[in-house]
Amino acid sequence: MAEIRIRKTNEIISGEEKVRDFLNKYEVIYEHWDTEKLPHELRENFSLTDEQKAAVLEAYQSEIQDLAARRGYRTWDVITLSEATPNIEELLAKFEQIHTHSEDEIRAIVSGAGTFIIKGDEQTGYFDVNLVPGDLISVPENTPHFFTLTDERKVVAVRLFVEEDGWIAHPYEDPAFQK
Ligand SMILES: CSCCC(=O)/C(O)=C/O
Ligand SMILES: [Fe+2]
Ligand code: NI
Repeated sequence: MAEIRIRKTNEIISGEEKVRDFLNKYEVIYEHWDTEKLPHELRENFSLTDEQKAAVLEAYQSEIQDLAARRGYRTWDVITLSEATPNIEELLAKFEQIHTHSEDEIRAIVSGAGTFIIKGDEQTGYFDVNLVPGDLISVPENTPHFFTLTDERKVVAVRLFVEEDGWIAHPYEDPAFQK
């Protein structure tokens, strides 16, 4: 289950309802996918072939279609990040910079773990959303955020986009950001 850490205060928010209520204040949706729907050979597999990525999307086809109908997503993909990813450092360097997207996007973790760090309001500042398999959040349009891996350095995620062009990031310089 997802857990939140508010960076300024180190406050931890856990429990499905509390996490959902907190995130909803920032127009971030928090939902849950059934991890049992993923075929066994695709679980905790961090070097998926294109066919296996297609099978991940197939496993969650009804959830994806439901989100597309509710919220207008038009394209989706599967991303794997691990030591087996040839350009892992290059990708992480991009994901770990504060950026925005000019559309709302979905991230659903299917294997491994990852953290989205999202900018809340002035008072709350940045908060970490630690995600494990089955956790799904949205990243709202024009909301500063970045992504990093946990110490295990491996994740598989399904991403849903409104734009046909997929992942496009706009760098966001934030003098108020403190690590
Ligand atoms: C685990 S999803 C990969 C990172 C990404 O798509 C993103 O937008 C980071 O901010
Ligand atoms: Fe992003
Ligand atoms: Ni749940």
